[in-house]
Amino acid sequence: MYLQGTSKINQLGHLEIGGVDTVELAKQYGTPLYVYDVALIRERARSFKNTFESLGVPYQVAYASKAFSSIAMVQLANEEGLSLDVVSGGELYTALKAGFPPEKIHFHGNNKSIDELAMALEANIGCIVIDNFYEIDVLSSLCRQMNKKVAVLLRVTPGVEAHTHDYITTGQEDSKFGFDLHNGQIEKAIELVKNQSHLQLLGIHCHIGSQIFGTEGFVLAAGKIFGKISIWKEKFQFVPKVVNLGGGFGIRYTKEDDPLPMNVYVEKMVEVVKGHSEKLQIPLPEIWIEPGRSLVGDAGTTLYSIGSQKVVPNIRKYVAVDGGMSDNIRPALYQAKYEGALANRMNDECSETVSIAGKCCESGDMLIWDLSLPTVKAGDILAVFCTGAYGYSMANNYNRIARPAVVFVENGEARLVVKRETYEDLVSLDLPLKAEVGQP
Ligand SMILES: Cc1ncc(COP(=O)(O)O)c(C=O)c1O
Ligand SMILES: N[C@@H](CCCC[NH3+])C(=O)O
Repeated sequence: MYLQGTSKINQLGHLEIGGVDTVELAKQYGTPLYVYDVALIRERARSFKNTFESLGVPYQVAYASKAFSSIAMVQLANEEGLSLDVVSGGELYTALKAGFPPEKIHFHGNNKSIDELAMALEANIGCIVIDNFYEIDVLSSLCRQMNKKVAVLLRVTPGVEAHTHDYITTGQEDSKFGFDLHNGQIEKAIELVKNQSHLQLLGIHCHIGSQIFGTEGFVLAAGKIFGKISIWKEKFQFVPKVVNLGGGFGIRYTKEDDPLPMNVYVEKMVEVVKGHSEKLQIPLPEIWIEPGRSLVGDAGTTLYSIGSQKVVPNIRKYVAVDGGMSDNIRPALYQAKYEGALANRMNDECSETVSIAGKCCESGDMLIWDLSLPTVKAGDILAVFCTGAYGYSMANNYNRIARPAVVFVENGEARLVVKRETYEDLVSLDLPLKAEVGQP
């Protein structure tokens, strides 16, 4: 077992995170419970920023809030001096509600609605990452109606296949995202945007995928973008002031994963962007990145209570927990792998191999196959590591299971930052079939 950040085993043999005993957290807040190691999030944020600072280049590190969006999380990103990437009215609303500086918000998405774009313009956010021709139309007419100007990036699909799960690659040509870089689409988009006085074309964005371990994909993508700049300069007098190379930096979920330290990605990107800019004799653009998973992924741990068990003789033992695909859909969706341990018996010898099942009505609701644990009994607390990204944010109410609470821990203190959903919350939007007497 590999403990990250401030996680350690305390004198009671319990898992401790941020100086707080997780067994006590489970007692106090109930399970399932998402626990975030705040110091580790800060460390990750600083590591990205310090690398850019030490290289002395203009940059922005935007936290991709789709990985985990909540008011406290957005405030933490702000405390650490990050910018923010949002992809929906809901994420934008959360950011504004959290008091995040609008000028540091970047709005993404392949089908932003008119209302969402109007909300972004109303809030005077920093920039909109335009994804397609329809959006150019909608945004420019909204800007005219609202008498607003806005900075924009154009998202391109550079035709780079990142080596990751098919559903989480985004940079390949056959993708729903962005303007194709090679078939003339991006040139048409540049021309259209340049002709709109309400849109200020800042630069180019690309994002090649997620959970990527090497730097090659980023180098290739940057190369393809810079390969077009002399044409754009000559045809449209357009030289990007910003090149956003997206997020996607891989993290360690299990011992099979061997991620690069985050500074390596940044150093490579800076080297490549500098090299291309010098060759083209253009001013060095600002380099923007937008990590999600690599900021919050390994800082999150989910605590579950163990309940029932089922032995299938000569095949396996299923051990069920009080959550599952409702709080972590990644194993079911991407065959994602996780590690886990008994938080209340961290020093006990592993004596059996079990498979961790969720409680949803789906055979595919399995969190971990073949996990070595001490002999498990009902009431034990299972900690599943590295659930900080795309766990809570992809949680759902399948089977009308209430979403867990979220707790931040730091320096020996725990703070509830998202309340557990109640049954009442679950029915709060429902309306009866028939109006009750006296009601409309
Ligand atoms: C446009 C964009 N930016 C940033 C991210 C964040 O990716 P990750 O969480 O892998 O860093 C994503 C998700 O893949 C994305 O689609
Ligand atoms: N949600 C995905 C990654 C896609 C992120 C957004 N483009 C995951 O859990 O790995």
